[in-house]
Amino acid sequence: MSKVVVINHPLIQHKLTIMRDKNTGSREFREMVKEIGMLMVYEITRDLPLKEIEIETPVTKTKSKVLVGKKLAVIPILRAGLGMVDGILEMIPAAKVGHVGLYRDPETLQPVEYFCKLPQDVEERDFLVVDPMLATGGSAAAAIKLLKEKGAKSIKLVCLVGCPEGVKFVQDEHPDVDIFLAALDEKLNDHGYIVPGLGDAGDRIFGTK
Ligand SMILES: O=P(O)(O)OC[C@H]1O[C@H](OP(=O)(O)OP(=O)(O)O)[C@H](O)[C@@H]1O
Ligand SMILES: O=c1cc[nH]c(=O)[nH]1
Ligand SMILES: [Mg+2]
Repeated sequence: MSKVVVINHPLIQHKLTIMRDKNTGSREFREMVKEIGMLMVYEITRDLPLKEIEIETPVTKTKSKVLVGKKLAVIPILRAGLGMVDGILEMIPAAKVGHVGLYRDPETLQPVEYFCKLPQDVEERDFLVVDPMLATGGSAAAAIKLLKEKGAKSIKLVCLVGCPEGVKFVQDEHPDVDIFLAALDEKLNDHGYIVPGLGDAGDRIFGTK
């Protein structure tokens, strides 16, 4: 079974509170999504491999570590996932970015696919699927399924706010995919929204409501 990691660093909790507040406007909401994405990268990339190289400091020759240069790709689930990309790329500038377009049908809550564009060398890359919200888990599970169908072997899911229902659904569908969250909330309501949550992340990022 995959692991579920809640990265509840004080800076992340503070920024998440700003996001949850219904009086926070789109500009600040967007900044918080980006900054939390950036902070979460520290934990998510904890297992990146390193190698030792020889360098010369102003004082002496020494051995020091650098990243091995693993191929990474960030896959935002459109639209809301886009808000997390810039922060993650500031930490991992060499990562490629693919896009999966999914919206959740408001009646059935089922994900509907409308776009998919991935880097070419799918089989060689480690993927971070990113989306602020993990509600029923339908969208995340569908995006992961799509990646696997295209040949992806190594996938992590990174969301800001999740709930037990969404975590369970993704774990059942994809037991090989680790899930990273900034918060694990209480439950889903009858409309499929996370409680207490932060409302519709896409609408709040892009100011569409
Ligand atoms: O876990 P689920 O029940 O599938 O719900 C989560 C999905 O719902 C939201 O997207 P939405 O459909 O609102 O599209 P948007 O990002 O374009 O607003 C959110 O960004 C997730 O992708
Ligand atoms: O609470 C929720 C659930 C799905 N999508 C959102 O943006 N928010
Ligand atoms: Mg939305």
